[in-house]
Amino acid sequence: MKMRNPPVNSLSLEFLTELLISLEKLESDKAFHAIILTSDCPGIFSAGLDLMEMCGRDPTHYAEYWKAVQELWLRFYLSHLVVISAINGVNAAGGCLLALSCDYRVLADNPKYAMGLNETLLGIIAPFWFKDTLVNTVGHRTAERALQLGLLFPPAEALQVGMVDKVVPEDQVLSAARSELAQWLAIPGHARQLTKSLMRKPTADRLLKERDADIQNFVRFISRDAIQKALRVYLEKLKQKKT
Ligand SMILES: CCCCCCCCCCCC/C=C/CC(=O)SCCNC(=O)CCNC(=O)[C@H](O)C(C)(C)COP(=O)(O)OP(=O)(O)OC[C@H]1O[C@@H](n2cnc3c(N)ncnc32)[C@H](O)[C@@H]1OP(=O)(O)O
Repeated sequence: MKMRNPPVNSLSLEFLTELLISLEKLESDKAFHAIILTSDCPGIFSAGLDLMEMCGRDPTHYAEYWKAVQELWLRFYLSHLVVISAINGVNAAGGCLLALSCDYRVLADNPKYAMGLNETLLGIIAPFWFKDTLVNTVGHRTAERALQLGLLFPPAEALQVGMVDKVVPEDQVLSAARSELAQWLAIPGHARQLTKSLMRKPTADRLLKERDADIQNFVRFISRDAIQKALRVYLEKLKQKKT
């Protein structure tokens, strides 16, 4: 699955919906057993959630958007397919969440390709299920530091803290993902799937039990004047970077 939403693969409502539909199609076709998730945007895996979806819109839109974000995470996190990410670019916040929801992560060895949950740098916070997904991957202490400081880890550090499983030269990221896949596909599918569910269901259930409350919290939080101002300032900084 090659993500293509130029220029930065931001996860707009439309793009989230496209990803969801693609995933559902692959999951419902018995011929498919695995996905390699990668990017078609040079140097960028994903810039995360689309800030334009969270800025200057009305509460109904925020609620619709957040429901789609939840849905995509739940579907990827619990997918019965083997999902491996071949991370071939910078990967921020919501994009990092998507990669963390995969079964295995290969990252291209380029110092520009940092990844992490950098929400605090924008003046926002990573929701509890983003946090849980990171804790499940790198452990509590590393997650606590990474989340508070909004750290984006370059490849060597991402490997060292366990945020990714392998770092390879840029031109080998897809072939490394394919080689890894062979090992996962050699395991009897039902045993692997049940084990995945055993490991992940408690985390997903936390959100499933509080889904509506989580949407309401998001809408309240993102609608605050101070948060809207912080997002506008951040977007402005991104634009000014060019001048
Ligand atoms: C007590 C209260 C409890 C409450 C609980 C509720 C909690 C809810 C909290 C809310 C949580 C919300 C979670 C959000 C997670 C996210 O994913 S936020 C997004 C974070 N992403 C980023 O910080 C990345 C930002 N982008 C970049 O750093 C760079 O763009 C890049 C490194 C990815 C690429 O750089 P470069 O190649 O130089 O391109 P640019 O010129 O920067 O960008 C091109 C173009 O794209 C626009 N853009 C970039 N990122 C985004 C984005 N995420 N969304 C929308 N648009 C984006 C950028 O502005 C440029 O636009 P123009 O060409 O200038 O128009």
